[in-house]
Amino acid sequence: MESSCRLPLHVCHVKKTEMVINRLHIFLHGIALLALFYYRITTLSLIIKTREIPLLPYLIVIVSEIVLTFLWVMHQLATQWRPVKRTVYPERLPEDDKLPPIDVFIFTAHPSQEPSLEVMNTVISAMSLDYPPDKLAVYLSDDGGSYVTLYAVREAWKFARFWIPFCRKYELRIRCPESYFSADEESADDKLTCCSEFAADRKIIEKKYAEFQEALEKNSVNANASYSRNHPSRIEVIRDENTDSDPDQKEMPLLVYVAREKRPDHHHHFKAGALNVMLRVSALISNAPYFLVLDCDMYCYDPSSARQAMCLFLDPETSPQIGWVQFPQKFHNIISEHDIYDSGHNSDWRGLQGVDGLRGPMMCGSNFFMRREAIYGTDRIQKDIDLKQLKKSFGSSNEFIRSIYKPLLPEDRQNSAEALQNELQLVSSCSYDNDTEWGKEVGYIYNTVSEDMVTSLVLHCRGWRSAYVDPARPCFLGVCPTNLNDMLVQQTRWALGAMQIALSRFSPLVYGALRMSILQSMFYAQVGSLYVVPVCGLAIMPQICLLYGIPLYPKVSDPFFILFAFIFISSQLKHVQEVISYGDSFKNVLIELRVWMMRSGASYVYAFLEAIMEWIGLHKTHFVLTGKVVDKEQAKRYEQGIYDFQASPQLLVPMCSLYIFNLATFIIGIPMIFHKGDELLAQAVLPFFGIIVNYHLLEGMVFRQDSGCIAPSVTLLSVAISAVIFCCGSLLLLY
Ligand SMILES: O=c1ccn([C@@H]2O[C@H](COP(=O)(O)OP(=O)(O)O[C@H]3O[C@H](CO)[C@@H](O)[C@H](O)[C@H]3O)[C@@H](O)[C@H]2O)c(=O)[nH]1
Ligand SMILES: [Mn+2]
Repeated sequence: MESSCRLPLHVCHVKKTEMVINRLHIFLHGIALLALFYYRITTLSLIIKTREIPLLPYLIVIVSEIVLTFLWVMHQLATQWRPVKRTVYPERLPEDDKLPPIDVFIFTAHPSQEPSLEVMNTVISAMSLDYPPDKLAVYLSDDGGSYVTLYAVREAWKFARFWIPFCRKYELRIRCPESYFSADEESADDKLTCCSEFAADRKIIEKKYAEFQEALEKNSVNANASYSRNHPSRIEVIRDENTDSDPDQKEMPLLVYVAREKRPDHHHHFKAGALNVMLRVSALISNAPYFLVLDCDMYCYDPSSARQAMCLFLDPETSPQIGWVQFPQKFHNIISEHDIYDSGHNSDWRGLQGVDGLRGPMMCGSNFFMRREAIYGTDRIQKDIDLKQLKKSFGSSNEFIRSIYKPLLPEDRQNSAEALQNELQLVSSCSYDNDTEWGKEVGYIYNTVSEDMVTSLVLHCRGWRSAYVDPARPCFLGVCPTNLNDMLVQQTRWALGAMQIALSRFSPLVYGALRMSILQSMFYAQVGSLYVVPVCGLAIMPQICLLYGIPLYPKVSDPFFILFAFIFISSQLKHVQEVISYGDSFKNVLIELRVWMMRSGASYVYAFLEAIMEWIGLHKTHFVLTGKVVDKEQAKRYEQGIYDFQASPQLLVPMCSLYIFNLATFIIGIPMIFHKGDELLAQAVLPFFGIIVNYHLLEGMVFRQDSGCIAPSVTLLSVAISAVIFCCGSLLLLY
């Protein structure tokens, strides 16, 4: 025992081979980029003197290359400099009675867009975590203020009273009921299948689950109508009145339903607003020093996540600095052989492994355990601060301020139920934040749709570290978009969030670089929507110049041609190396590239425009929920690995226009390529590469007849727009 106490709770290994490869690549590719800019500057001055070719297209290409290089530097240095992998040893944790309490916050926003059964599965899976039940409290935040959801939570509680003991008795490895009953027996029950008592118990629980499912289904008929944006707050600790004296109740974690007050004339700050209310409500009820944040569509798969996170929080070496522990988001609805929308976001998770070697990953909205002290910023409060000042920061609730300073003990609960309810109403009211520091310095930061990113940035700046734990058996499994429309909508929101932050006072390279390590701030500066600049520059200008026979790149016989070829090939090969060493197949290289181009040609364009319009005060952004209800036809197409173009024309038109434009310029330009091959080869490679990578768009427009193809009206409109692009682009050749 003595010696096991001294063993570390976690180990962080630096991935040495990858680190060497990455740094070598950064060095060589970096030198090549410097040479490229040397070439550009010298040729630019020549062009200015001789005016041999028009200046403007050349400048546009240079600006595009500058932006691409900027994004490359931000990405490579932040995510490739020091990749690490962590291993945790939960079996070395102290006994259960020494573990700290944990609150779990689950968020739902719409009863019909986020079906109750799925949400309740997340709730039940969280209640079934392998953690002492008296130290676990689960809160469901319902931004829809819906009685359908409230009823469902009550039913979930009743079902959980049977489910949790069943999980404990047989030590189930899957504790989300839906996932358990649909898993193949082997993985769900391990070696229990042959035990007759187990078989009988399983039958009973399966029947109860079917009844539970049926009750929710009946109840969900009016889901849409039950959604409300105008309601007082409602907070209810769920319990079974008849079983209050039941000793089994102690085996159940606390379950609380929270619907914050909502009024039409109030800005509710999306999920960040809901998170801050949850912090305050839970502080008055259970006030655990750590909490777990989960989206409603992200259930707990491996029940040991809380113990795994504690390996970092309780490790005497790392503990005082760790603000949060992030687990990856993995998805149960992905078919990994052909994840054609890159919904797994593996490139992002690879990036987190990298930044974990610096000061740690950002919070990714869901699946992270957080230290309450960090999000309150209590460590920054001066010792002699008075109550008035505290109220200025934390709002008017005395009870809440008291909760900051000491853990809640059972004897503190002398407050009558009525007094508690009044205080809960106060802290969950929509005006509580007014004239306080909530959303500015305290809690989750407002004014962006990416509350997770900006809050992480601020906490990293305050000196907190974070950790990324990615065990072989996923701890959480969720639902991700498996159709083009939802994927692009989600990407637009994320890109918009990053751009809003870049334009705010928390701009990573100003606010961040002054307060944290430069490499870490580079991670936050990867603003995806900036890709619109090189996309517009490099997918339009060189192509127009190709048609007019104007060279923008060195001749094949020029030694600088090799430099451009090297940069192109080296960045592609590096991508291949990253994908393969993460354990993905070669096919993913193509998919990631293709999806990145589609995002650039749709999501990033809109995110860029929306953020700029908001910045100059012409637009107010909304949080568009990611679709979670699956359309059968779309699902079938996804299963077959076929792209579904039943997406909003608004999203399809920009990318189709760019495709048609590139295809047309390449075909029309062929005689020119033959004629001036030496001068124009590099320029012909660009449209050719785009056409090949995005061949599925051509298929969708021309070769497919099924209902998932690109509508002829979209194609026609795109043809017209590509003609306009050509005309406008040609005008630029005048300068
Ligand atoms: O006003 C709101 C809006 C959203 N949500 C909840 O926030 C979660 C995330 O919304 P979802 O539509 O599922 O968006 P995703 O794109 O899947 O979410 C990713 O991106 C978000 C930031 O854009 C993060 O907050 C999420 O954690 C992250 O998983 C869901 O549980 C919603 O119910 C609210 O509670 N209130
Ligand atoms: Mn989601």
